[in-house]
Amino acid sequence: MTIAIDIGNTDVVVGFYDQEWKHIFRVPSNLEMEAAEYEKRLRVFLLEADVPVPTIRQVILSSVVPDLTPVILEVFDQFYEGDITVVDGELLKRLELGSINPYELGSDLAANAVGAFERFQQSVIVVDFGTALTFTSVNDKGQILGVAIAPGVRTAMKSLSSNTARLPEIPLEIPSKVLGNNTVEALQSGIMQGYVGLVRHMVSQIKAEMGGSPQVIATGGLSFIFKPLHDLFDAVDVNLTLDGLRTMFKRLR
Ligand SMILES: Nc1ncnc2c1ncn2[C@@H]1O[C@H](COP(=O)(O)OP(=O)(O)O)[C@@H](O)[C@H]1O
Ligand SMILES: CC(C)(COP(=O)(O)O)[C@@H](O)C(=O)NCCC(=O)O
Ligand SMILES: [K+]
Repeated sequence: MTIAIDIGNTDVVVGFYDQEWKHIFRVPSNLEMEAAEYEKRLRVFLLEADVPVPTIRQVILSSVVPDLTPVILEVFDQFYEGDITVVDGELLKRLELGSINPYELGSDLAANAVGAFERFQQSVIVVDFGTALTFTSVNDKGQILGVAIAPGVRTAMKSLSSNTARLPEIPLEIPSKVLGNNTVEALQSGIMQGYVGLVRHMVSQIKAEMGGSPQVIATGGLSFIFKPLHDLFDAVDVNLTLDGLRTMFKRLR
């Protein structure tokens, strides 16, 4: 069994792979939480999912939260005696992903690029709806052409609420009309319909800059909220980052 770990700014996602993703464990990225607490939650998850502590052959980890990396590494040291492959700048350099700076690029974005290229074998744009909303563009050789980073929709909503006296946090639902008749509707209009426009505009501009006919794939925990955008995507796959990590591991061997 292969384990792929994606430490994001909102959630730590752990995938257990054996021919397919058998189990996905999702837990909040919380810097206050200690390794013992993460381990406890993981053990409860394995117990509830009725998984015996798996026979692990390899573990690959991506983190965009440096302070959480040692905590999660400590957890998996309990389950696994071998070396854990951490996707760092050196490793990204070896993958030769184009003219991006491997020491600066988020390893989750690199995994998205690798996963998407492996899947389509042609140029592709990955739209990742996480804490950040990211667009990663890959050419027909699998090299990253460029990245765009915007606030994720939940991040934008929370930030607006915490920077104002009278704007609450709202459910992330897309209203059918843009003319809101109360504060919640007004916010849902501006934020949710606004993001639909943001994504359409970015994908169209990126396509124009790239040329050719790239595939477009969406991922990230919040991708399923944006149903009205799904005509824009050739695929929606929340496991894309985990897939990319697995592919990276195979390529590095
Ligand atoms: N089962 C689920 N699958 C996918 N996303 C989920 C699921 N449950 C919750 N989410 C949402 O996904 C968001 C986190 O998205 P994610 O892409 O993991 O962000 P990040 O990579 O920045 O940590 C959270 O706001 C959470 O509400
Ligand atoms: C852009 C990100 C914040 C996305 O993180 P996420 O939304 O998955 O938590 C992360 O990939 C990151 O910190 N990147 C470093 C900057 C860069 O990629 O150029
Ligand atoms: K992510």
